[in-house]
Amino acid sequence: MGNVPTTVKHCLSYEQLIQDYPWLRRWLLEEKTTTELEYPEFVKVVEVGPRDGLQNEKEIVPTEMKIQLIDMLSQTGLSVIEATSFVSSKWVPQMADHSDVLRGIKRAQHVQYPVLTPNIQGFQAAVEAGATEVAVFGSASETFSKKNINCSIDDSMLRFQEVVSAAKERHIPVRGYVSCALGCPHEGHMEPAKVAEVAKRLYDMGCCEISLGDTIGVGTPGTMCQMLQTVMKEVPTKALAVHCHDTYGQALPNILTALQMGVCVVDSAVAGLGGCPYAQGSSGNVSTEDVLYMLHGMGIKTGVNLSKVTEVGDFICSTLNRKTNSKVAQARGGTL
Ligand SMILES: CC(C)(COP(=O)([O-])OP(=O)([O-])OC[C@H]1O[C@@H](n2cnc3c(N)ncnc32)[C@H](O)[C@@H]1OP(=O)([O-])[O-])[C@@H](O)C(=O)NCCC(=O)NCCSC(=O)C[C@@](C)(O)CC(=O)[O-]
Repeated sequence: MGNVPTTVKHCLSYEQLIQDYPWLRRWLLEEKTTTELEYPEFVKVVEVGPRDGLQNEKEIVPTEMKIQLIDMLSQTGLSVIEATSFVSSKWVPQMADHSDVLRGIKRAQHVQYPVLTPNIQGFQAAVEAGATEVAVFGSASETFSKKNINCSIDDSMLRFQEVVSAAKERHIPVRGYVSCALGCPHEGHMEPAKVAEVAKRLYDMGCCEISLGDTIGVGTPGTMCQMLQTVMKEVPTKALAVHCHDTYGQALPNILTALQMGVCVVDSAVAGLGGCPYAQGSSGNVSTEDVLYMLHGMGIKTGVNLSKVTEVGDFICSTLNRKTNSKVAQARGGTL
């Protein structure tokens, strides 16, 4: 009951108070929305730097560097590191060494290393290389689906169903991505209902986690809230993750909005690397360093060591000869 004087609290019951003083009811409700917001105690951070971060790099990053990046990330406390993708090397040449990367890394016991598998061919190759967790990636936008994976949304669902069924037989968990959840580079505005429909199809077919991607980073807390409200009617909140790109500088506020709505899985990339090769204008993922700084500052646990992640960011930025996109790393004097 906030600032209501103690004497008043003692004299009147809550029900009596709000009955006698309608203005107080309004005030109490408003106060709750501004000062008693609930956040998760623990947030799982899904590191997508080695895959989403590197896939758009023009110069081929040597396989050993990718392995070193993942091995360093494995020592930071992260529990999920998306390692690579089993896609066509004609489409994404940077990921052509997927099998070597997956075979080359030193797996830490507590870490999962999911890989992207767009179809059964990719799934089989991934399993052969030792994958124990995979992800399929669909889109809320018909045009983006065709440009990204060369098929319609309906056809993509058939392909994903094949992957999910094969994965189920091997007890391999499958994550499902929904790209363009807050906007499409080709179709513009995305109806939340369409995002919810694709998310539900992935969840119903057996994907254990649905990651909602703001592929081109155009969302705001307003559109994030609307989209999540609609998706949450179809998919349980505990199965949702948010995947924000920072093109318009909205990634952190968008993540904060998702946390307020109960989402407790957040995707990010060390040093804010990244961008989708089939989403022109998309900038990097939100940086893991900035997400950790915000979460830890709010008292939310992640199990991840921010200083160690910043060191990994320094490593990959000097390897790629580039400036970090992480504000936190910049403030701490990381690679410039
Ligand atoms: C999906 C395909 C493969 C379809 O590609 P396609 O050309 O339609 O496939 P196809 O079945 O007609 O086969 C054509 C050729 O591809 C080969 N092929 C077929 N499948 C595979 C495979 N799995 N791995 C390797 N090779 C494959 C197949 O063997 C054949 O080889 P050829 O006979 O010509 O030598 C293609 O469109 C592709 O690779 N797309 C990749 C798209 C991609 O990686 N995009 C980036 C990731 S998504 C993303 O970044 C968004 C996300 C997830 O981060 C969330 C967000 O931010 O929104």
